[in-house]
Amino acid sequence: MIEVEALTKRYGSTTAVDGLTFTARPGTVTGFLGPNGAGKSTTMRVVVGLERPSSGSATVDGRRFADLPAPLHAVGVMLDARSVHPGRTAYKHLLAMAQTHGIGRARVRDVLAQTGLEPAAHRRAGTFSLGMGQRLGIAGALLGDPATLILDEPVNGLDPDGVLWVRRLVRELAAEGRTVLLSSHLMHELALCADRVVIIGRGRLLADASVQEVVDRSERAGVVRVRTDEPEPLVRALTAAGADVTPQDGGVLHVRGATVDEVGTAARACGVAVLELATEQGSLEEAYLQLTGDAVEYRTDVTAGGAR
Ligand SMILES: Nc1ncnc2c1ncn2[C@@H]1O[C@H](COP(=O)(O)OP(=O)(O)OP(=O)(O)O)[C@@H](O)[C@H]1O
Repeated sequence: MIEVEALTKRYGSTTAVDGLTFTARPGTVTGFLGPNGAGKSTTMRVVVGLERPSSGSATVDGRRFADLPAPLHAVGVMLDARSVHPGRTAYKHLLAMAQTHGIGRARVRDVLAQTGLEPAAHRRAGTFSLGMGQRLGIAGALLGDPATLILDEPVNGLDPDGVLWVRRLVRELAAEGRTVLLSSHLMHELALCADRVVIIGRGRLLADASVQEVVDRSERAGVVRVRTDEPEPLVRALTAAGADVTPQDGGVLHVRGATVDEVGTAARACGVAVLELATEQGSLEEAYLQLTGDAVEYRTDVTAGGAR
């Protein structure tokens, strides 16, 4: 379990993390999200003892990282998959890590197999593709069979097969009762593999909730979309019934404050043909963009296609 409590980290005049509190629990994949510069890496670096907090605390299983008797067994970490000596083979890299923690060769072979790196075990890490480097980083995190895993952008650079593999792996690790904290900018992927999400912006907590709760906060969630050949009578009927109706192009209406059944029944009552009728689903990406709108460091205005 990871507990971050009123954590603040300053670098000179920059406040990278600002009074952040959240818990990543066992048996759960917690997605850690935020725009560039939000303070995710800094938080993770404090958790694993690479930075000291300016105030507040971060603990793993109730202890500061520095006080853990066997850190590699308590928490497996992949913060930067490129931090491997390029001249070392995958096997030698993992063996060196293992030997400093009294871990045997058999476990090195296990994690090479688990991460699909067996065929490349004796190749120098410097020759690895981005995806293979990610797998090696994950192998290192798994080496101590830890109860907690912290993975920074684990799917970065992986092909679709690799992305699927990470998704299954983190689900399995959580199903075994482990705590998994992972950051990613790939919202669709996080929506598929995380149970909860912690979203931060400018070092502060913006949301700490289940994926579904966050998705439900997106503006589109729960809106009824109806397309009809004659929108005007339906707009009048729904408005009179107290619904909030926003006409769109092509005879489409977005209706808030009425159910699909109520909209369908109202359409029949005013004799218009319903060509489409559904409740809109929100998405994690949409909810994330709405939550972090004020917290992005750099924004590119995309006008083509109307996207923001
Ligand atoms: N060693 C450092 N010295 C000074 N400022 C730092 C240092 N490390 C991070 N920062 C600043 O702290 C803020 C948070 O950075 P951090 O890398 O934690 O964000 P992040 O959420 O991980 O971003 P990204 O998604 O781009 O990786 C940024 O403004 C960054 O410039």
